[in-house]
Amino acid sequence: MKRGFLNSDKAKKALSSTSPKVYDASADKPPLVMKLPYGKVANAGRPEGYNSLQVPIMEMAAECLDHPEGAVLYTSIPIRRSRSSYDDEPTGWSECFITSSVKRQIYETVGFCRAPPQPERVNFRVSLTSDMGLGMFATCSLKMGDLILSERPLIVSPAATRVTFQKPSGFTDEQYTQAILFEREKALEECLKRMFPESRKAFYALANSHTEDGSGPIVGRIRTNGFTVGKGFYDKQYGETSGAYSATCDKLSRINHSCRPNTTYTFDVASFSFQLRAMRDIKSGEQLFCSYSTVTLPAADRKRQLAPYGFQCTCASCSGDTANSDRVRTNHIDLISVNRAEYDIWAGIPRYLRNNSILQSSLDLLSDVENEGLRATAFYPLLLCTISEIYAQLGDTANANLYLGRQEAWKIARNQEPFKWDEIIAKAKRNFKF
Ligand SMILES: C[S@@+](CC[C@H](N)C(=O)[O-])C[C@H]1O[C@@H](n2cnc3c(N)ncnc32)[C@H](O)[C@@H]1O
Repeated sequence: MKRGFLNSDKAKKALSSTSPKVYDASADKPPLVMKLPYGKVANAGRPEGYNSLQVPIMEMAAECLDHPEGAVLYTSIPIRRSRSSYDDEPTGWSECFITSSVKRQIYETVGFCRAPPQPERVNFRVSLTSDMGLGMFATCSLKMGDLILSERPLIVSPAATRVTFQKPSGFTDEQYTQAILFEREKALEECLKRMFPESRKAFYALANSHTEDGSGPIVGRIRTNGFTVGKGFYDKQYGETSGAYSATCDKLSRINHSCRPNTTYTFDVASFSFQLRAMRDIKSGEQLFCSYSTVTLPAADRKRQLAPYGFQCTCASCSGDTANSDRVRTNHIDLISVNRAEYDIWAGIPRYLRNNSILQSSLDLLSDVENEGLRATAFYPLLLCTISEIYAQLGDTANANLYLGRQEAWKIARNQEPFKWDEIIAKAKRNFKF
C-alpha cells in the first residue's frame, strides 16, 4: 500500500463518497487499547510538535470481502451506489469504520442485509426533559416486549481506542494519549465526509460530554452517544470486550440513563439495526430509560462507569440507602438460583405436606429484582419461570400463564432464548443446606 496516497491529488479525485476505503494506520498493529481521559484535562488537544500520521486510503469495490487482512475499512451498510439518495433507504445508512474481518462477519450473517423490523406505529417522541437535556418519551402505553424503535446507526467504529503507533520519543503518557485521540478523530472524519448531509447534521446535533478532554467533535459525540454492539461481530485479536464496536444513532442516542431502566436494546446484525423494546409495561408520557452502566454492579462502581458522561445518576438505587440495592444486584444470581433450588425441593414434597411460603418468598424476590431494574438480566426469566410453575402446582392456571407470558415477552425483548440454568441450579443445590 502506498504511503501518503491520501494526500495526493490523484487520491482526492479517486475518492468518491460511496465506495469502501481501506485505511492502514500501521503495518504492525499491536493489539493494545488505551483508557481515555474525561472531564477537564490540562493541555488537551494535539500535542505541540506532534507530526500526524500520513495514512494511506485505497478505494475498493463495495461488495469486496477480500480486503487485505488487518486493513481497516470505511464502508456503508447497506451498500450505497453513487446515485443513491438519502430517501432511498428509509431506515438509513450506517457509515462504518471496521476491520476487514468484521466486514466479513457482518456480511456472512444469515439474513444480512434484511430490512429492520418496524413498530406498527410511532410510539415515542424526543423532547426536552427538565434536567437531562433531550430524552425519549412514550406517546402511548406499551406492554413488556413491545418494539419502540428500530434504527440503523449513523456511525459504527471500534468501541475501544486502539493503539496503532508507538509513543513518539520524548512524549509523556498524557501527550501520547492526546496524539492517539487526535489520530482517532482524523480517521473518523472520513466517515462523516461519506454521510449524507442530513445524517451529518443529525450527528453533529447530538450531545457531547467530552469537550475538554482532547476528544474532537466526532470522538466526543461517539463517546457520549455510542452503544456497544455486544454480539455478532468483534475483532478477535483484541478479544470480545476490547474488540467490540460502538454504534451511534440519531434517535436512540437521545435516550437517557437510569440504573432502573424501563427499556432494553439489542443489535440485530442481519438488519444492521438496534431494536429498543419495553422491558416492563410503560404508561403514555413516561420517559424511556436504558442503562449506560452494568446494572449488576454496586452503586459506587456504576458511578465510576457513568463519570465520563458528566452526570450523576439520581435514581432511587443510587441516591437512597444503597446497601440493600447493592445486595440484591450483586447477589441476584445466587438469590434466584437458590430460590429455584428451594422450589425444586418443594415441588418434590407430597402436596399434603407442603406449605405455600415458597410463593410469597418468590414474589418478594421478584419485587426486589424488578425494583432494581434487573429485568434484562439472564436470570430474571428463571424467576418468572419458577413463579409460573409454583402457580401451576397450586392449580392457579391464570397466574401460571401470566408469568409464562412474561417469560415469552422477555425472549422477544432480549431477542434470545433464556440461558441454560441447569448447571448453576445444581451448584446452588449442592451449596444450599436444607
Ligand atoms: C446519550 S446522551 C442522551 C441524550 C441527551 N440527554 C441529549 O440531550 O441529547 C447522554 C447524555 O445525556 C445526559 N444524561 C443521560 N442520562 C442522564 C441522567 N440520568 N441524569 C442526567 N443527565 C443524563 C448526560 O448529559 C449524558 O452525557
